[in-house]
Amino acid sequence: MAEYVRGAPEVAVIRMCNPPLNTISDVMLRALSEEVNRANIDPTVKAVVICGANGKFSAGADIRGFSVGIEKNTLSLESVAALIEKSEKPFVAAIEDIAFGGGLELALGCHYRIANMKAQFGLPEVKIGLLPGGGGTQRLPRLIGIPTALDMITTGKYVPATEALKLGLLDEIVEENPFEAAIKLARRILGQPVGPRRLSLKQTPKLPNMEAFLHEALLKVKKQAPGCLSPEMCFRAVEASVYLPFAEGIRKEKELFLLLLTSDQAKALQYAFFAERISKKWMLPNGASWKTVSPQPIRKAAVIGLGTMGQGIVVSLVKAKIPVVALEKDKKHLEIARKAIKASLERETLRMQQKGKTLDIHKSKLLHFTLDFGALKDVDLVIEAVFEDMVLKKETFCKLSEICKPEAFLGTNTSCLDIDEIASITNRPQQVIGTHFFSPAHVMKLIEIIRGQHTSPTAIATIMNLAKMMDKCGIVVENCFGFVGNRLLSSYTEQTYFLLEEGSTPEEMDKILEEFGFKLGPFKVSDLAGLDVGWKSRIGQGLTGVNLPLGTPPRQRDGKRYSPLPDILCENRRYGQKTGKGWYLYDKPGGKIAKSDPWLHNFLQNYRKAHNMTTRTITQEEILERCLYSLVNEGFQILSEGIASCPEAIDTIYLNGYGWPRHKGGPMFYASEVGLPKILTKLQKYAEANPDIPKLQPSPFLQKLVTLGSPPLKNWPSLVSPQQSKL
Ligand SMILES: CC/C=C\CC(=O)SCCNC(=O)CCNC(=O)[C@H](O)C(C)(C)COP(=O)(O)OP(=O)(O)OC[C@H]1O[C@@H](n2cnc3c(N)ncnc32)[C@H](O)[C@@H]1OP(=O)(O)O
Repeated sequence: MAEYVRGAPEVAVIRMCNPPLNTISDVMLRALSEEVNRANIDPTVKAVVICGANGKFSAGADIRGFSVGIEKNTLSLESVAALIEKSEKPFVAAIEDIAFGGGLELALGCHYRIANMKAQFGLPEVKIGLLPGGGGTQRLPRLIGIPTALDMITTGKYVPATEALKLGLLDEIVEENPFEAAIKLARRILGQPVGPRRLSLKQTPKLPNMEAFLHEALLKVKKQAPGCLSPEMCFRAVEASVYLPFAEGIRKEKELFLLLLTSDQAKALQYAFFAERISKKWMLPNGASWKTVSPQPIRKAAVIGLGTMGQGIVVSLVKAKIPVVALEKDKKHLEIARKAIKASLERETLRMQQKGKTLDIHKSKLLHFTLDFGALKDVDLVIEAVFEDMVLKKETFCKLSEICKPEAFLGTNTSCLDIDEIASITNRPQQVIGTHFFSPAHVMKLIEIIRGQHTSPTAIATIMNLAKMMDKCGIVVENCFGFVGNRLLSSYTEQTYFLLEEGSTPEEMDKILEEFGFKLGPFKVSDLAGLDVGWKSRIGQGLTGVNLPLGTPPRQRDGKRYSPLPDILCENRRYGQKTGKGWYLYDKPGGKIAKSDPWLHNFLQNYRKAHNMTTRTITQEEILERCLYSLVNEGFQILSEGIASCPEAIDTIYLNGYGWPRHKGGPMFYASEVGLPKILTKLQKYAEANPDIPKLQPSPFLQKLVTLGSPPLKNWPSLVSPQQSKL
C-alpha cells in the first residue's frame, strides 16, 4: 500500500500504491503513518518525498469505505496529514496527474508541493455528500485565501496545475513526472526550518469585507443545489477557518463531516457516483462487452440538420477536437446555424480558457459548413438531427446509405422513433445506432445510445468511446418507443396533466416538485422546451390533429384516459417561452420570467365545467406520489422488458438528462429508499381510483420484487426473466 525507498542520499520516498488511482483506504492510512514514523526516526533521513504509483498521486479516500461507517480508534486522514505536517523534516509532495480529496489533503499536510503540468487538483467531497474531512477545509483557505478555497470546496471543481501554481497551492510545476524535481527540491531545502511551511500555523488571510463576502457566498451556495446539505456544510467548515483557531476549526470540520457521513444524501450521492460507472459497462447477451470490443476511430464526423440539437452536437464534436461537416438543407438555415455555432464556440473558448484549457476555434480547421451531401463521402460517422418525422428520417438515411463509405456509422438523434425501421432503409443496418443527445447538447452530459436489432457491438463501442471523448455519459439501452428517458418522462407528465384536470394548477405542481429537488417543475420545463415539440409527436402518432378519427372521445384514446390540455394550448399558439405564453405568461416571446396567467386559470375552470369534472383539492402527498411513483413504475416495467440493463442505468439517464435531484440518487434508488411495498400499495390505491390510467397499474416486476421481500437494488437485474434480458 505504501512503499518506502531511498530516492537519493538523505531523502526517503514514500510511494502510495493502490491501483488504479491510489485511493486511500484504512490499510493505506496505517501504512502511510508507519512509513512517516519510520522516516522521522531514521537519523540518516533528512527529507521525505511522498508520491503515488501508476502515474497518479491519489483520487482521495476510498468512497466505498464510507458506507461501512468509521469505526472508533481507526486512524483518520486528518491525523496522518497532521503527523506529516508536524514532522521536523521537510516533506515534499510529488503530485502526478491527480490530487483529489484526501489525496490533496495529504499534500496540504506536506511542507512543499510540486506537480506535473497536466496535474489537476480538487476537493470534490461535496459532490458525494461530504466535506473534506482531512483538514482540507482549514488548510486550503490558509494557503490560498477564502474566496478561491470556498469556491473549490463548495463546488468540488478541479483546478489545473498552472492555476494551482498561480494560487500558491503549488511551489513548482514541471513538464513531466515531478518525482525527480521533488527529490532535487528536497535536497535543496535540507536543514531549512519547516515551521513557516506548516499551514496550521498560518492565519487565514483576512478580507476587508469578510462578513459581507461570506454572507453573499452563503446565498450563492444555497442556490447551487437547493435542498442539498453538503454545499452548506462545506461553507460552514470553511467559515470556521476564518473565525476559529486551527485546532478548533478541525474539531468543527470533524463534527460537520460526521453529520454528513451518516446522511441519506451522502448515501444517495455516493450511489450516483458508482451508478454512473456501473452503467457504462455494457454487455450483450452474446458476450460482447465494453471489455472485449474495440471502438473504431472517428477521424471525421458529420451532423445533418442544424437546428438547436444539431448545433449543440456540432459544438460537442468540435470541443472533442473531431473535424465536423455540418450540413443543412438550404442556405438560410445554414447561415443561421453558422452564426449560432460560431457564437457558441466563442463562449465555449472563453469558458475553457477560464478553466486553463485551450480550444482554438480560429486556427483549427475543424468545421466545414455545406449544403452538399457529397461532402459526407469520407466521414467515419454521421449524426442525423433532422425533424422528428419517420418519412424524413428514412429519406435522409437512404441518401446516407448511397453516399457514405461502407464502414461509416450512421447515428440518429431521434428521441423516440424506431431505430430498426430507420436502419431497414439502409444498406448497413449493423452500422445504424441511436445517439440521443439532450438539449442543449453541448452542455448536457447524457447520450442514450440505442441498440437496434442489427446494431453491431463495434458500433456500440465506437459511440461509447465518442461519448467519453466528448466528456459525456453514454448509456446503452434497447430500442422501444421513447427508449428509457422519455418513457419515464411521459408517465410523469401524463400524471401532471391529469392532476391539472382534477383541480391542481401549474404553479402548485411546479412548487411541489421543485421543493422535492427538481431545478424546474414540469410546467416550467414544458414552457422552456416548447409545447409544440410534444404536440408534433402526438400528431405524428395520430393522438390529435387531423388524423384523429371522427367521434374519438376528447379525453380518451384506445379506451385509456387522455388529456388534450397541452394540445389545446398549442392550438392557441401557446408554445411556451418562444411565443411568450404557455402554462405561464411571459413579458414577450422569448421572455424567461414566468408569471401566473389568469387566462390559463379561467381556461382550466371552463374546461373542467365543459367536461363535467368537479374541481377537488389535491394534497401535496398525492401530487408527489402520483407523479413520482408512476415514473418509477415505468422504470420497473423498463427493467422487466430488458430495455435498460440495470436500475443504475435508469438512474444515470434520469440524473444526467432529466434534472432528477442528484442528492436523491435517481428514481430507482429513490424507490428502493422509500420502500417497494409502500410504492406498490400506493400505486394499487391510485390505480383502483383511476382504472383508465394503465401507467398507475403496478408493474408485475415491482409486484414480484415485493413478493420476494424487496431485495436490494443491485440484485434486481438478476431477477428479470432471462427471456427478457437483452443487455
Ligand atoms: C476524512 C475523509 C477525507 C477525504 C474524503 C475523500 O477523499 S472522498 C473522495 C474524494 N475523491 C473523489 O471524489 C474522486 C472520485 N473519483 C473521480 O472523480 C474519478 O474517478 C477520477 C479520479 C476523476 C478518474 O476518472 P476516470 O474516468 O479516469 O476513472 P473512473 O472514474 O472510471 O475510476 C476508475 C475506477 O476507480 C474507482 N474510483 C475512482 N475514485 C474512487 C474513490 N475515491 N474511491 C473508490 N473508488 C474510486 C471508480 O469507481 C472506477 O472503478 P471501476 O470498478 O473500475 O468502475
